[in-house]
Amino acid sequence: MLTINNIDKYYADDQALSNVSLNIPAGTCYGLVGPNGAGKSTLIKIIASVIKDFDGEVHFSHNKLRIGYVPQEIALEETVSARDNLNFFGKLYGLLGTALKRRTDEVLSEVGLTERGKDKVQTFSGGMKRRLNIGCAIMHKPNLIIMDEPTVGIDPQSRRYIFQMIEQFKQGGRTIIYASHYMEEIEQLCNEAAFMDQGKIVKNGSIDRLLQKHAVPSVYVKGENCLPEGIGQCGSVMNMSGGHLITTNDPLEAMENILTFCRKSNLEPDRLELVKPRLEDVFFSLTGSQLRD
Ligand SMILES: Nc1ncnc2c1ncn2[C@@H]1O[C@H](COP(=O)(O)OP(=O)(O)OP(=O)(O)O)[C@@H](O)[C@H]1O
Repeated sequence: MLTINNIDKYYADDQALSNVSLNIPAGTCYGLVGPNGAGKSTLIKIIASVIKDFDGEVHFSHNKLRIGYVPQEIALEETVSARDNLNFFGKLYGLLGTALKRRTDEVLSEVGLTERGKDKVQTFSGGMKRRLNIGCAIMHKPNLIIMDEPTVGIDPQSRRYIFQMIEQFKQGGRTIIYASHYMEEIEQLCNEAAFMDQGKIVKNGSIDRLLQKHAVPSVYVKGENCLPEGIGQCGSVMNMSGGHLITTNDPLEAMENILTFCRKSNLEPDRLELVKPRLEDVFFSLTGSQLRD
């Protein structure tokens, strides 16, 4: 669907992107993840042709490409209704008359705002505005939907609603590029991702593979005296929430050691569980950094 080759982007003398190359296959939900200032929005604006002055190339392989761009900043006219906002974007994409009305009704329903269609946007909650912001970007039924932090500052219900919308987009075979600094969102929604940090792609690939290759699982045990003395041989041990986290390449061995020890000592742990690695762990193991603000 999309190939990006060797992109460099400067704002005056400051380099925002450095030698960024990516391949985004059709039908994937592709995450761009990284801390504030990593360069996600800049890359997204380049893909959406909002930024045109950059070095490198962006090549689309789809012959009937329709891009829907959901900007990070809400791009709505607050003094008019939701319906008027959708109509405006629909007309920009060439919709008129009954086709425009039909599509506006469909999109109002898709974003869960049918009942509020005639109300002014300035009366909407943050989550409703975010949903309408997405609605404006899908009036022309795009096959590539680019979303820049679409869940910033919203309530859990709207966030869940947006996730359901994205699942629908995926089922419809659309390609999605989803930028966020919330790694758990990327992990939940996307099948591939690129980690960005300080204008560079640190690592990219399938999420399952990134997790398998770069994150180490852990075992968490909580309970008085439940930690065998020799457990340090299995991996590194850290105090956590009143218990211990053992980060190890062989979590089953660590669990077995703890269980055997507890049985022999007639102890019962309050908690003993396998902690699956998270995308956040992969990012930290690759960048060796905490999230920068
Ligand atoms: N219009 C601009 N003028 C000057 N510098 C900019 C501009 N837009 C972004 N930058 C800088 O470029 C770098 C990358 O910013 P960008 O917004 O692309 O990152 P991001 O990963 O999307 O971060 P955020 O999550 O905060 O939006 C940052 O150092 C930022 O300050």
